[in-house]
Amino acid sequence: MTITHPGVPTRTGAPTCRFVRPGENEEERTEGRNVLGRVIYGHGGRAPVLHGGVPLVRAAMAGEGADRINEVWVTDRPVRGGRDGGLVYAEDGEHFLCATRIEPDGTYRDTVRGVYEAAFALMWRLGYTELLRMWNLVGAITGPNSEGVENYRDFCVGRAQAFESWSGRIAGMPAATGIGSLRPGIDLYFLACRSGRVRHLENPLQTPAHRYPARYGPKAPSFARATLLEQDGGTGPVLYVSGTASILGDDTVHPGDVERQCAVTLANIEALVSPENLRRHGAAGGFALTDLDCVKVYVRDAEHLDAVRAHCARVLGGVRDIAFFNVDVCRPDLLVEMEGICR
Ligand SMILES: C=C(O[C@@H]1C=C(C(=O)O)C=C[C@H]1O)C(=O)O
Repeated sequence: MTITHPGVPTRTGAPTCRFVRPGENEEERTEGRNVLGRVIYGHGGRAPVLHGGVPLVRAAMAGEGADRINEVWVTDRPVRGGRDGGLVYAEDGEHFLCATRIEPDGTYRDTVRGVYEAAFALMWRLGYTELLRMWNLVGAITGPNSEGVENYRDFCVGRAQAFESWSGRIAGMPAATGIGSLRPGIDLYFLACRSGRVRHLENPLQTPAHRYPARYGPKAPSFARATLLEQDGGTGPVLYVSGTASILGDDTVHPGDVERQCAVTLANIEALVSPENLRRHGAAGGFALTDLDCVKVYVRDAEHLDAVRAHCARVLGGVRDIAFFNVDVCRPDLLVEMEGICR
């Protein structure tokens, strides 16, 4: 549990988000804060645009029985938006949100590498040198590309090459999500910030993803299990938790058993956000599962949606913003994946 000091303004507070559902009022839900960008987890699968001067991502994530949300990213500082080629972005002087879409074209790796490198160049040029959190929503994630290689593995190659070529400048890989979406193509969006406030965390129960053995693909996935962002103004840090699944070490555990996969996933997150793990990484504070907010839960099979909703309600209880999607996970034997933000 972090200690917060009520009444202290959080003017350089970390970007956080609110899930605005159809029929809800965005102004009310975001308490009139400035919008850094919006991500519609809906029926889209179209290139992001600047809408009201800030990025609007339109991802195809909402199938039947799933939620449809507008994930609205907010900040307390004035926001300025822009476009650079296929990238749309917004910045507030401390934080940067950027989005793009990669259309399917046989294979992904070269395009992914090029798009990641263009995005890194833009953030670098604008002075945002540390990655905070990335989302990759990948159509047919476990399906084959035109060469018969799994799309996720193909994507991981391009992403790893981009990180390799920027390794002298970008210090560490951030928290991320790589998850299925319902239309071909990849929707990519990410947050970055000025330097000096970020720490990337691993999970003692899991092999770091960037060290997964080659049987999971020619290039290991480039992400950390979580990213911690220190805030100014007396408030505690914010922890962005990566997409987390039923993996111990590097093995999928409990294939075919959605309840057990939920339990392992939540236990993984609990260990990751715990005070012991933060201490292991040289950081003070720490969190419990009940500190999670902005939780997104990805369920591979529609028939498991009710069971997963019930499991999360039991364990996470009072979380205000939680949404469930029926999409593929990055390994065919993973039935469920969860992510969130602790603050
Ligand atoms: C579930 C896992 O990986 C998923 C894939 C990720 C990626 O490739 O960016 C990040 C987190 C998860 O969404 C895992 O390897 O534990």
